[in-house]
Amino acid sequence: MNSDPRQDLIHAATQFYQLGWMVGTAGNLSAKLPDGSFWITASGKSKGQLTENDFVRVSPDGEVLESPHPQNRPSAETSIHQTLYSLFPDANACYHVHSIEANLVSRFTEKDNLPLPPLEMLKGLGVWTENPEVVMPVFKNYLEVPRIAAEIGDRFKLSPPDVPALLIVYHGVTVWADSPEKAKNYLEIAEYIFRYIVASHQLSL
Ligand SMILES: CSCCC(=O)C(=O)COP(=O)(O)O
Ligand SMILES: [Zn+2]
Repeated sequence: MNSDPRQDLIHAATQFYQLGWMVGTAGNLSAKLPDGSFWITASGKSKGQLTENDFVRVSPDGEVLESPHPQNRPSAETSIHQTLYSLFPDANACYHVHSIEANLVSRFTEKDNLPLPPLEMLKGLGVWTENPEVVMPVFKNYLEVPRIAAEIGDRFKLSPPDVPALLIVYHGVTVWADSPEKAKNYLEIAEYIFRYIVASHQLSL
């Protein structure tokens, strides 16, 4: 992993913007440094046009350590990144986007999880069982983001998720991984699975 991962985050955001997953200011990306602090997109930045100045480096407890612009504020959803880094010490990157498909599938269940089809692609999310029966956790979307983060922490402490990804209803998907490259792969695979679920729904399969 780079000692300064901001270029990785910029490249990922550019790709996700082009895919329509980070339109306008939607979504936030972060990557951890060896000292435990992490660079995260500053709040309200256009995700298709990020530069190295559009980030904030924060400590594991959310204190701002470095800010290229005095006006930069950490992403409004920093508490979710903090929670995931604290729950999963091996995680070094955390990516959150707002695709149409993530929003659609978040409504396809009335429970607090989404059953995933037993696709070969699940191997790309670390699921290697035959005919896997796994679910993606789904959380309510509260205006107070720390409340979402607290529910994530409470639930995952009791029962770790089957896959390194979660959905927030009517909001988007978040993945975490041990490197920015893996987080990008996880997100692409999660989004592929969402497209499959939406297509199956349309075809009544
Ligand atoms: C139009 S996006 C609304 C806020 C949000 O959900 C998001 O992902 C971006 O917030 P940030 O503070 O990270 O810019
Ligand atoms: Zn969001």
